[in-house]
Amino acid sequence: MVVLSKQAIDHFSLITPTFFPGVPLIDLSKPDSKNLLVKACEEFGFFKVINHGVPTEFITNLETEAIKFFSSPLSKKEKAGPPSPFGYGNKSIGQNGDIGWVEYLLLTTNPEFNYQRFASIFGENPEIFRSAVNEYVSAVKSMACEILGLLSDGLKIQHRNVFSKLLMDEQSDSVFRMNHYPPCQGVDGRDLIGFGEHTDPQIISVLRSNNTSGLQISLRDGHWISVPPDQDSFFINVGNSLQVMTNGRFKSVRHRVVTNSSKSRVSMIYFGGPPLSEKIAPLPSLMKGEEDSLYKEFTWFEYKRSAHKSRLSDNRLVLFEKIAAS
Ligand SMILES: C=C1C[C@]23C[C@@]1(O)CC[C@H]2[C@@]12CC[C@H](O)[C@@](C)(C(=O)O1)[C@H]2[C@@H]3C(=O)O
Ligand SMILES: O=C(O)CCC(=O)C(=O)O
Ligand SMILES: [Fe+2]
Repeated sequence: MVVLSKQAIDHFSLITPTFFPGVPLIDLSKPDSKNLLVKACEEFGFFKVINHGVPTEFITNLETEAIKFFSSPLSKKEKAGPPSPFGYGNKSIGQNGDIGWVEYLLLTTNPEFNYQRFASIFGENPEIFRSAVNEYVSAVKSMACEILGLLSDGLKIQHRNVFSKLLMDEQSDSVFRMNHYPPCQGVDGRDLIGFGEHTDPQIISVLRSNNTSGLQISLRDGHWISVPPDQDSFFINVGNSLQVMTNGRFKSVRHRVVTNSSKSRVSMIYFGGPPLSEKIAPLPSLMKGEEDSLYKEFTWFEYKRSAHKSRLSDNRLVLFEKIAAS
């Protein structure tokens, strides 16, 4: 286990901004949702949705299992680690020296793989944990696909499944993560970094927490704002791949998590990604007139390989940007 030194604490602590009331809230059952979704992806790369169709029971079941898992002895949790890339991790994030005040479980959305890898650690009855993960992931994936369908409608793309088919593909390389941020006092009135600033590499991320603050996003002008927790909503992030497919019209949002002084935060995030062999490039139908492609084409495998060599806060897209001709 990594212990944070005084030096690391100084480096990873910051003043928490006040709550931002302006996070776009989109009601998926309303007819104008497709246009509001496009606007939110352009302006923030971040929004929250209600009337999402995910049964409350699936959320509660999985949150209960996650809390049980994180409350179990460290020796037991460590049997599911280290994350390589899947498994239990504690304070260390990725392979390149990033640390945060967080423990987590990183899983593929391939149910068979998880079952074999974690059968021994999910208590006497791994089936309960497994079915809670599968039910939740499958409902959240359907919601993500509905949002992607509405986005393609809003963008007036002829094939409304152009984004969602990537998540629906049997080979889709999607990931599911459960994070636990133990309560932490912070230092000198400043909060500690739970999960350092970054953008998500995939197409779309679907996040919720146990009604606990900590999530912050960076606005276009570079200001960080705190996102008020909301039990009734799911929070959605635009990922790097959706930014590329829309030729930069949608922006992937920089975000981070700071620790909460009094309450344990548990979050659950589905990262919807394409198959490894999928070529990611701006969609020709979204290029207006003489508009140039801002990005070189790459496969998701190539992007992931390069992302996994990067530090959390790196801008992973620069390597794939085209240099504008002068
Ligand atoms: C430092 C890292 C952790 C990460 C892989 C990376 O090298 C850079 C991207 C990180 C990230 C951020 C979003 C998701 O939490 C994640 C699972 C992902 O796909 O990219 C993590 C990776 C990780 O924790 O392994
Ligand atoms: O735990 C959270 O709320 C967000 C974590 C996150 O951004 C991530 O795991 O990529
Ligand atoms: Fe993230």
